Amino acid sequence: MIGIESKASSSSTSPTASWEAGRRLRPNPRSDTHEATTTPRALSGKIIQNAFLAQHRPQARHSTRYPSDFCALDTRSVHSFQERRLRLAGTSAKWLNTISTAWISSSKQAYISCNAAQGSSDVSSSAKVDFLKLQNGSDIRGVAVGGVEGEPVNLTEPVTEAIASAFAAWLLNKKKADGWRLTLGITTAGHDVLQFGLASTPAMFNSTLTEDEINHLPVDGAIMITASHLPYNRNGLKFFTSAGGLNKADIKDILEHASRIYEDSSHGSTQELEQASKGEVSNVDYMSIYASDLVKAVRKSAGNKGRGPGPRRRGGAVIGDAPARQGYKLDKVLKPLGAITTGSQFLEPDGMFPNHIPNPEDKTAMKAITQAVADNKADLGIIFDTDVDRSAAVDSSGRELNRNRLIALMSAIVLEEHPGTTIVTDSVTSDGLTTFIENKLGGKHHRFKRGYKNVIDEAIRLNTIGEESHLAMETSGHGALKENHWLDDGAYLMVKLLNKLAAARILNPNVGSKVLTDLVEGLEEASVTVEIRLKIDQNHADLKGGSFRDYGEAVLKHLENSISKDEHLCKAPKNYEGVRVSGYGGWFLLRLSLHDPVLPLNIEAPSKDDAIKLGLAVLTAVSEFPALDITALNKFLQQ
Ligand SMILES: O=P(O)(O)OC[C@H]1O[C@H](O)[C@H](O)[C@@H](O)[C@@H]1O
Repeated sequence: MIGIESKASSSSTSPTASWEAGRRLRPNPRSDTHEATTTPRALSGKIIQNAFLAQHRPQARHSTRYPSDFCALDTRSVHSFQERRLRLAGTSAKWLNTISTAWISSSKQAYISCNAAQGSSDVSSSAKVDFLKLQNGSDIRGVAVGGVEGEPVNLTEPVTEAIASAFAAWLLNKKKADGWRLTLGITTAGHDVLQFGLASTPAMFNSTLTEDEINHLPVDGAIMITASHLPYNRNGLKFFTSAGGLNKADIKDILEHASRIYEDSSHGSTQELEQASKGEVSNVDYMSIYASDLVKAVRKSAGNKGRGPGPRRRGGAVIGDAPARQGYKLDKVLKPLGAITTGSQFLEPDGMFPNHIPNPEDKTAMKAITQAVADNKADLGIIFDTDVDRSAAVDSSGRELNRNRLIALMSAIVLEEHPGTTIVTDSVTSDGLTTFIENKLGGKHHRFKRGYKNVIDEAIRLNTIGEESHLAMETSGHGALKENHWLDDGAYLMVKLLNKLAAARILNPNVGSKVLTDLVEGLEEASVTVEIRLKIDQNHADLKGGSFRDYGEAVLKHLENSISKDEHLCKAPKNYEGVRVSGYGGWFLLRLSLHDPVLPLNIEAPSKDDAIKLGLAVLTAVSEFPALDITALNKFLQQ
């Protein structure tokens, strides 16, 4: 059996989506049912899904009008806030129309897709908003639901409308500048906005590549509405064109433009919004297209023979217990592949995350899927974050395949296909991983910065300067392959694993997930692995009015100086962010968080004693900075 867990839960993801690593989508007759009965079953086994079942509803649903309205834009909330669905969905409709308006005023020169829902609502606002504060690297993130102390709502409906308009304007400008081909929409006066409903982040990107005339695909731009694994009160937006995700500079442009639009509309210049009702919005079941393509991709990899790679080790074809709701059509992908999915769990999306944090880095989340694999005697468990760009797996023996281990596994697969290639990773990867990639697999490990966009961009850059790279991965479970357009797609990684299993089963029908585990044989792992996050109090007098970034840099500089005087410690010769130091058989890295006023400290060591020695070296240096909250570090050292 092949057991898989998907961890679709909170926001905008679906287990279906998670399987949709299908790239280069083609026009699709949608003959899934037919395929299910007549085409080979590439995977025979058990697939365990793990989403976030709404076992119980938290008592205190926050009912601030704005937040709940906006929340409808996030598919995780569509399900978790059932009682407000109508009102919520209205936000999306208005918002979508805002985008449409931009197209209309520009002679419908582009199509856009998004994963919002639709309904009716009438919320407006003219409150002052600092749009640039909504930037989160190459995404937009904000607070969409009130009720959390110290976290006022800043991602309101009017703010989102302004951002949507700004994206539309940005896209049209880009089309002009790049001389993009005009879309079908110009000649057919077709729909302006395609609405996909529950969808995954990678699927939204794929909609810019899918060739499907009937469904007006590809779109010119796509917007994913999700806050990924962030707490329930957050929401966010990710933007795509066929060139990939927008970068930081693009997002800044859009937010600046959105700020102006917002200001104008607050002062009565609401022409755009008045025209909005003229925009057309249509629904497309894009996830079915995507699912079907993924099935084909796995089958192709399994040899496309007249039957699957081998008989199941047990049982017959069993459908998982995923509810048949949009985006959660587990059987659309897994059933045709012959997987047994009984035992999948938490398939009902719930933005309150009643079961565990939807993040494959989270210990409780990994424990949940591991338990499900054991309880169901599954061969493999697969788990995703809410928008399916992060993933991890668990083998039949309960061995977690996440973080460094997952990178090692993916590296093994990719290096088989591309011997000697460079694997780009984030900065918190282990020394053991470097040894594994370079000595065991014969590849090159390029440890770069934290942030999925950073590693992807770096891998692309390496290729342009003649250094071949095929994989960019973060310990967070984000990962992108060159063969998949460098799309940040946790689902695609899992498909690569499934393909590996499927291929192995052609040779030996009885083979299980040990095939995967064997691939990471020899990866050295530290006994102690810890991440401690040290907060900077931005209001502390010691910042002297400066930014937390400057303060953090000063802390790092001081640490660097103090390390150089310690004979037990040695600064990493090559390092791209923060201060990375080896010593006592392990290492530590102190760096500035990508987005927060935080200095994350990662320590890996062969023993607790060694980890404490490394931690003490950091403590000595950082305790001279009173705005830094070192409570968590002290707690670790005193354990
Ligand atoms: O720098 P940190 O606060 O640890 O956050 C780092 C993380 O930030 C975001 O979530 C990015 O999407 C991730 O790619 C990155 O790993």
